[in-house]
Amino acid sequence: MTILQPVTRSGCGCEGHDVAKKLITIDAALALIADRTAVVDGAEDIPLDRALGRILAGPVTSRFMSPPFDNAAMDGFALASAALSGDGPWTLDVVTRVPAGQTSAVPLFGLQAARIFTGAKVPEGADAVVMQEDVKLTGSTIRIDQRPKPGLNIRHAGSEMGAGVTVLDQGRRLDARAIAACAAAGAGSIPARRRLRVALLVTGDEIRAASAGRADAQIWDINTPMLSAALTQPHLDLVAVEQGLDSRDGLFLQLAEMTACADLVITTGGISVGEEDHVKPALLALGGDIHFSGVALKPGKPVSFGCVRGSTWLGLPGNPLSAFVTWQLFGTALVARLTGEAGQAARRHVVTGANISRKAGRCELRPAICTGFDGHGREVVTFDAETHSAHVCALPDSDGLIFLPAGCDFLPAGALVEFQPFCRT
Ligand SMILES: Nc1nc2c(c(=O)[nH]1)N[C@H]1C(S)=C(S)[C@@H](COP(=O)(O)OP(=O)(O)OC[C@H]3O[C@@H](n4cnc5c(N)ncnc54)[C@H](O)[C@@H]3O)O[C@H]1N2
Ligand code: MOO
Repeated sequence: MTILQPVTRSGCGCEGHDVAKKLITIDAALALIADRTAVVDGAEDIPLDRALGRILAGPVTSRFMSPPFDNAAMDGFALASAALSGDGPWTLDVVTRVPAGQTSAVPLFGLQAARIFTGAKVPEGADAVVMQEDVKLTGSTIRIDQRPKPGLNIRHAGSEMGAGVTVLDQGRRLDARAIAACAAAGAGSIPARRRLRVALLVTGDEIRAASAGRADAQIWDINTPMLSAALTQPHLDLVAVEQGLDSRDGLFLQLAEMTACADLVITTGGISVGEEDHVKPALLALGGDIHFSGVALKPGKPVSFGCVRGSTWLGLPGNPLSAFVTWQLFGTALVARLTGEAGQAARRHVVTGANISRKAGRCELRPAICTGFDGHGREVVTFDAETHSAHVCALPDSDGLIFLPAGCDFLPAGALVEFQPFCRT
């Protein structure tokens, strides 16, 4: 077996590179997000049939044993194995019939058997179920040739879980698998964190919805549909989606309204260094604090994070791929932090399927497709020859982002790089 090359350290490599003064590293930005935020208060009990996608505010424990009683794993005949003396074959009287959901009216004694069906409660006195294919039925008697072992084809009470056992820990996002475990534990409802209220403000005088007309020098708005889709999740309450005007006073009013109704305000655009970039001045005028502005990555360098009037603020760049990449990297981590979701997507290592030549400088996050495995069992990815911060058409086929280290201008095919899979939404 070939062992993967050892990875001595994680991260984008910016730490060792001469990054521009104001820019911080990806991992430093993630650490600031973790440090400056806390889980929002509030929990509610949700019926299990409405719990999909919600985050557990407390553990789910089993109310009873599962299964709650000994039951048949096969259609066949229940009997007491100890009653079969000597060598077979043995003939037994079938004295009762037990379908699933019913309790046998009579216990079994001696050479008595019960017709039983999968899932039915094993009658008192029986300790084995012989499947019907191994039985010769004649009238109301059966003949069996092989001695069944005690416990044969019986699913014992509590064999999956005892009563009071923790089946899911707090912080778990409920998917179909987790909901299956809740149902097995007898949980009719679960404690869920309250939905995080999110407001989205997409800036840019030049953007127009694809449903509307577009004048010369205007472009289709990609960020609103893209991020609205990303934010349409059961544990989030998208309270406002607005287009912002490129004016400080207009943004001031919009941001003021949004901070009044949202735990998290996400903006796109208007955070770079130009005269038309009014988001940060508006935020500061509202008394906000900016914890970081500018991360040494490409695309997405101007991404910013702070707080304003009790709300958390995430400023994504206007370029759509930059907005998507920074949403994946920082937005999902921030939302997980605020909603108390545990177990975020971990980065793993993959190998590059082609040479990469690029300009060294910032750590680059490039959309990549997992294509399979090489001869050593390592996952291989392919990608476009370059990343363009305005181009999103490679996203639908991509599985995640590869991290190309900051100082590196050439990577040969087969190089080991970090990879972060995209979140489901
Ligand atoms: N002098 C400098 N200029 C720029 C720098 C810099 O460091 N110095 N950084 C560049 C980088 S990198 C980025 S990224 C952008 C980010 O700027 P903003 O976040 O302020 O975004 P905008 O200027 O508002 O827009 C950038 C770009 O994206 C288009 N856009 C905006 N919103 C949307 C949308 N909803 N749908 C589709 N496209 C959108 C917009 O038209 C611009 O082309 O700044 C660089 N400049
Ligand atoms: O950092 Mo920008 O997102 O490269 O275009």
